Amino acid sequence: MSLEAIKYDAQSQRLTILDQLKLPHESVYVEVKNAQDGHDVIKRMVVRGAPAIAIVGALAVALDVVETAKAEPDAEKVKQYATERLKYIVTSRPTAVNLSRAATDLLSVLAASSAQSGAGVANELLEFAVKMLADDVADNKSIGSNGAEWISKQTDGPVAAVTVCNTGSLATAGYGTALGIVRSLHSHNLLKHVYALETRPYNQGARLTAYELVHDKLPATLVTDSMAASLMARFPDVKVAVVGADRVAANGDTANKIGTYQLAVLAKFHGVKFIVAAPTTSIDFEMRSGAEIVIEERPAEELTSVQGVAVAAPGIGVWNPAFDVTPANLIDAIVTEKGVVENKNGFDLTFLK
Ligand SMILES: CSC[C@H]1O[C@H](OP(=O)(O)O)[C@H](O)[C@@H]1O
Repeated sequence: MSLEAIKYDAQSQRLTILDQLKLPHESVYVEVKNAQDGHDVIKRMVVRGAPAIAIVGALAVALDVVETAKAEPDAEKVKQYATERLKYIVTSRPTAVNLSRAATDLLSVLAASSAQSGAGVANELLEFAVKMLADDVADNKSIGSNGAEWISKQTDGPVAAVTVCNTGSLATAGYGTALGIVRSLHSHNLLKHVYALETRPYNQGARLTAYELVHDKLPATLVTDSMAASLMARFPDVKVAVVGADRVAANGDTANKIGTYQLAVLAKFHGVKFIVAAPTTSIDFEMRSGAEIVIEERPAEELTSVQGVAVAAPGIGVWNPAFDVTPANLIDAIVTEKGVVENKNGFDLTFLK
């Protein structure tokens, strides 16, 4: 049974999410009833991961509108309410494109709706949001197999891989993107070992990826972010670095968890293949390059303390960007559910539209 970050019960129309702030010590699900709840759990990173926050955001708004439509029969008034809630939910976190793309798609559902009642409009939104949840798992398994196949053609036999942040079942609806590739390598006996960077300051690697790897009984080792260079220097079996994405610009520049850029520089220096894994919903075809990507800055406390315990000198200044941008020239391949795009003097992502 794989880990489920998001649970939606169609019978009761109840959405619950695994509280990732409590992992790995406690496995607690919390209910998300409306857009306000959705905004809160995304902003506080109770749920996180580009695909996961898009799905939770979409479901939260849809359920909010379903509830509102119980007291509002007028379709146009419900459409206006839904539009306002969608504009609100996208303000929760700015860097990942998935949530804003989902909101745009739901606005298109509203514009195309010919429903004559508020409930009819609401149900169309809910149907779209529920399909996102189901589609994501299938997309991730395609990413996993596409990535494992590409890696197997680049290397001679099983490899060791390094990854950063969490890109598994806890960042998606299930299976994962970059961690999906790791799972696929393992299922095809192509994984010697996986090294997970702890990913300071939120520790997605230590708290979440390690939790998934232990749960799945994969051969894995946790290392600090500062060990990445020595890891590549000391362990020649490390042939690939597989990372996720929050937003891939049209030229292939990729925003991902802070620390990804330096991993890419190290990979280039050490001749390690650097692979970005992402569903096509993470590609922003309207954004020409990574220079335009807004990088979220998180509260200083997330860096100066660990689970409430201060680890830094009081009064010290803090810079806490949640993401960085890896330039396309450091990326060997971008793996999606539709296929793998290799860097051939740059990326042509147009076939992924
Ligand atoms: C499946 S990719 C998830 C992506 O999101 C993570 O960021 P955060 O934990 O802050 O939501 C990280 O950048 C991952 O690569």
